[in-house]
Amino acid sequence: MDYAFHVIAAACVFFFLLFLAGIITFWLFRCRKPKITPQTQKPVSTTTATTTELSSIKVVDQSASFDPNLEFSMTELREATKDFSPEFIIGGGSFGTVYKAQLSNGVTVAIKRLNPDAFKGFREFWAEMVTLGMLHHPNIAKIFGYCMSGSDRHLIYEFFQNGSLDRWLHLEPTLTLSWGTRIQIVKGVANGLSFLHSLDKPIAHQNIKSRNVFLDFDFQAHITDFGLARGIDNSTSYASTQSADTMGYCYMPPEYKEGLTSATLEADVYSFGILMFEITTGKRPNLPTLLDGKEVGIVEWARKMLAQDKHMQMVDTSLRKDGLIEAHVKEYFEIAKMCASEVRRERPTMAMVFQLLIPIPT
Ligand SMILES: Nc1ncnc2c1ncn2[C@@H]1O[C@H](COP(=O)(O)OP(=O)(O)OP(=O)(O)O)[C@@H](O)[C@H]1O
Repeated sequence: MDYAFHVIAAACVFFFLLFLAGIITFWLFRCRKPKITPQTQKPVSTTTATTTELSSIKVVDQSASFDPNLEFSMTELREATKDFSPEFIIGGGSFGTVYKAQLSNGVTVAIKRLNPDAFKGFREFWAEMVTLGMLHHPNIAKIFGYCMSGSDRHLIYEFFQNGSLDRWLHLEPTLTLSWGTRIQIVKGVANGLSFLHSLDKPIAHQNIKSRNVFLDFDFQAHITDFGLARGIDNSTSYASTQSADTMGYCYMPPEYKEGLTSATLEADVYSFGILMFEITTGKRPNLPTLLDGKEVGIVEWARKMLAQDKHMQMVDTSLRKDGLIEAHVKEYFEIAKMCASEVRRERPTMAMVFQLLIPIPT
């Protein structure tokens, strides 16, 4: 009897302790796991939010500024663009329409209005927010803030007077860039990428191409479009079909075409190598070139031309060649070739590339 009483008492104590441990574990777990909501993700300096009840639909207007000197609201954006009138449109991409507007304080901005129904747009939106809002570098496009109204989302960027690099290289034949300006742009992109890759938590841009490089009034390069940017310190990966879709197939390294799906810094280096060839040869990387009667891609063409010491013939035909120093041209293309190596591990780091580029004068 006495023995049975002890067994029952021990069992009661045991189950009580088990119950207590369960409750403690449950609370600890709840406290540690952050709620992922826009509010907790915003790396912002100022935010405002207003809520309007429209019959049964709740519309939340939310805006945030990463610049302490600027404040936004949907009302201000609507006023600045005459309610997003077409006359303010300066371009469009896969994620929405871009408007040029002047804010009430006189600052000119580019407003990217994301397609409301694009699921990918929302992911892009937060990727750009979280990444760009935190970064400050002269070669990384500045994002001033964002405005949201219900499913309407707008990113507010620094406006770049000279538009995108691909405009200067391919879209408007009357526009040309000198050799020196091209080198300055290459150095700027290398510097920006080197900065991203050297962060405590390195960031792989994943979408380096001439459309994603913008030029300011002074032709300094600014890297933009961080929609696919990824930290590489975790196991984040994405489907290769998605990267093929958005990264620009011709800038994509061979390992991605062979099925690799994780974000890597070496992939950015490869894309940068293609960009280097594109900038000084004026060739579109997505179009084949005729070499010895055969159509080849830009990398194969460049390798064969360099093997035959034909680096001067690689330079954009629209460029004046007088004053160009052959040794610099050769050095430049050799760096591009290293970056565009088929073998991932043979590519230099962006920090090394930037150092190698420094002696080439602009
Ligand atoms: N900050 C900016 N300053 C000046 N012009 C801009 C700016 N942002 C975008 N534009 C203009 O809007 C166009 C579209 O830009 P956006 O970034 O939306 O698309 P994209 O990068 O060209 O295409 P995708 O997003 O499909 O890769 C650009 O080509 C450029 O003409």
